[in-house]
Amino acid sequence: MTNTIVVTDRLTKRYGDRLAVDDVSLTVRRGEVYGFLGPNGAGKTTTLRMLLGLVRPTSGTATILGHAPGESGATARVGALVEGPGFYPYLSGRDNLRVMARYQGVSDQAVEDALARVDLSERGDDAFKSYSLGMKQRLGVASALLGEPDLLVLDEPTNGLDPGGMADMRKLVVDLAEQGQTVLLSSHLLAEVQEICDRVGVIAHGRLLAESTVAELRGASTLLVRAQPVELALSVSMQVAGDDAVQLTDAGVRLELPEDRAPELARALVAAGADIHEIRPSERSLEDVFFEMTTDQEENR
Ligand SMILES: Nc1ncnc2c1ncn2[C@@H]1O[C@H](COP(=O)(O)OP(=O)(O)OP(=O)(O)O)[C@@H](O)[C@H]1O
Repeated sequence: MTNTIVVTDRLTKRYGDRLAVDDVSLTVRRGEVYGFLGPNGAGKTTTLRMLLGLVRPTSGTATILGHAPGESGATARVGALVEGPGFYPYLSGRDNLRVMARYQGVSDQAVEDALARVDLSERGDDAFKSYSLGMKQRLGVASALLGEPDLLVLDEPTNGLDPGGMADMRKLVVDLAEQGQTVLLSSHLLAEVQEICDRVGVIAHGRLLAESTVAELRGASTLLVRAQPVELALSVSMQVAGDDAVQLTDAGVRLELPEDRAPELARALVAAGADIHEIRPSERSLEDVFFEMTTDQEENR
């Protein structure tokens, strides 16, 4: 059994003069939740549509479980929620799924399984139009789960949901992953991706800027020092960590220094006569990383 579900190689889509997706090479591995992260218009949906065989690449290739997108070997094993599926408003959630199940040639039992997995069994007989947005979105996930796909592709699954609905959707994705489901989801929300994804691909202006685990992306942990006078704290920090590893921020002096060197730093500050208010480990948020990456890219354009 292969451990790689999706591989793209320099995947590119051009619309006229506009490069919507530019040379994207990414890999989604079996069993992971892969977050495809980028601002609006970055090229996420276009990439996902190419993976599903809905849009033809201008150049480059994508392979899903060894098949080209759109080939039956690929489509039968991928379930997708890209642009909400059209549900009949007056049919119940269950009947909507049954219609889809017939079309796909899967059993009514698969409908029950899918409803159970998204926690809609009890409301399955209610009309679709009576559902909350979160329930509608969960029904969309259920429709993507029909036929037990190897890969579940979700385009901005929390878009438009209220905080409760978002939390439910995140929990659903985590639960599905725990049951062994591979999930590729796109999002423009860093916090969301940070919480539920094993690995992320960061995309902006059509280009994949990075692909790694969330932890790798955030980089080495840093120490944050608040001490007075600030100039003294800054110069002592530079002596201890090296000039390049120190940065003055609004929050205080930030050092790229392993946590276990905090006592050494504290001693040096005290010996120099600084008053220490706080020394604490501080991880860069994905937000900071993302901001740096996208501004670097802007500068290089
Ligand atoms: N059919 C199309 N014709 C022309 N341009 C398109 C088409 N589809 C997408 N684009 C352009 O390609 C770029 C990438 O769009 P895409 O929808 O893939 O981004 P996205 O990251 O999914 O953003 P969003 O979250 O807003 O959907 C945008 O500039 C968009 O205007």
